[in-house]
Amino acid sequence: MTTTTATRTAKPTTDSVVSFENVTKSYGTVRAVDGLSLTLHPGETVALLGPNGAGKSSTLDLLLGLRPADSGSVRIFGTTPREAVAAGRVGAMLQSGGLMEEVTVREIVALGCALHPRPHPVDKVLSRAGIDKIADRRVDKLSGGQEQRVRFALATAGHNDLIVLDEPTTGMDVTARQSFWATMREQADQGRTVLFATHYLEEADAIADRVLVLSKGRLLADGTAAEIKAKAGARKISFDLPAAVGTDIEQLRALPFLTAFEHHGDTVRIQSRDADATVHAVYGLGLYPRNLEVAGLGLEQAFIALTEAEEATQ
Ligand SMILES: Nc1ncnc2c1ncn2[C@@H]1O[C@H](COP(=O)(O)OP(=O)(O)OP(=O)(O)O)[C@@H](O)[C@H]1O
Repeated sequence: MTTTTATRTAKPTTDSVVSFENVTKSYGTVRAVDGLSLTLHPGETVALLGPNGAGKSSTLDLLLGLRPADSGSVRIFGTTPREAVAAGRVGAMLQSGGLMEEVTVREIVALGCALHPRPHPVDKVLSRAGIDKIADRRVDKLSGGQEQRVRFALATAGHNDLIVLDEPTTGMDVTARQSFWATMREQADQGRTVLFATHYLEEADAIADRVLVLSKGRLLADGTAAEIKAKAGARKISFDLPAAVGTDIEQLRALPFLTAFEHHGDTVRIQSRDADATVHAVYGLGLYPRNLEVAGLGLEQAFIALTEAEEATQ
């Protein structure tokens, strides 16, 4: 992961790769996707974030035509998802879905290539996924991370214009993750759109040009990682307060604009919706904090702040 947030910007373009218009999907009384509208553009790498049950997998299932929407419209390259998949324009790597057993890695990858309308050479697909050395091993003898690499190979068996990945790096070791994301970056640089759902916020921060935050099937935030961090509003403040006693701590807990408070030994770490006012109030208590630092939230903290604020409004 060599790309940094500071160097990335959203890639504006008018073409639409994926378009969701007011899409809903319920399972019985559970509304998994709730009036979702969004557009993805060529060459974008987009992270889909959200707490458990937010509707990420359901959104990807709708996108791939694996489930029908109850209402609204889902289009890929202006056609239905099924048409786009049948035309070989979409590669997918899903969480579930067992791999065929009793076949070798090479055989299953060769089948994936044979079924693709615009396949890559099998050897290239194997080596790009880092499974060329285990090509003769049976699929049911693979470790979890090796299975993920096989799924990755199947998702990239041919020339796709859109690659959809549901928690793709779960179970992969550090080296596998790095080569996986380097390959995805190459795909995006060649104009392909990459959409991935993940719980690894550091991956979203490092990889994605655009971050979508889902909560309860609705789009809570949509922007670059930097914009999402800014949207969360809060900033983190830390300082040391040597020899702080119980009353000082209780006063600190009651500071204005706090959204989080932690106290370990002499060190106090807080989050505030108005850092200037909070710091001013610390001095107003007659306390003298040392090593005072004020910084923006990381993507993970911003994500927690946004989704918790949404929960609190229910
Ligand atoms: N087949 C199903 N039948 C009934 N309810 C379902 C089904 N699939 C998903 N749900 C429910 O829909 C909601 C959204 O689920 P979904 O799997 O899309 O969320 P997610 O964001 O992918 O979650 P996770 O991060 O845990 O994978 C959840 O409340 C889930 O329990």
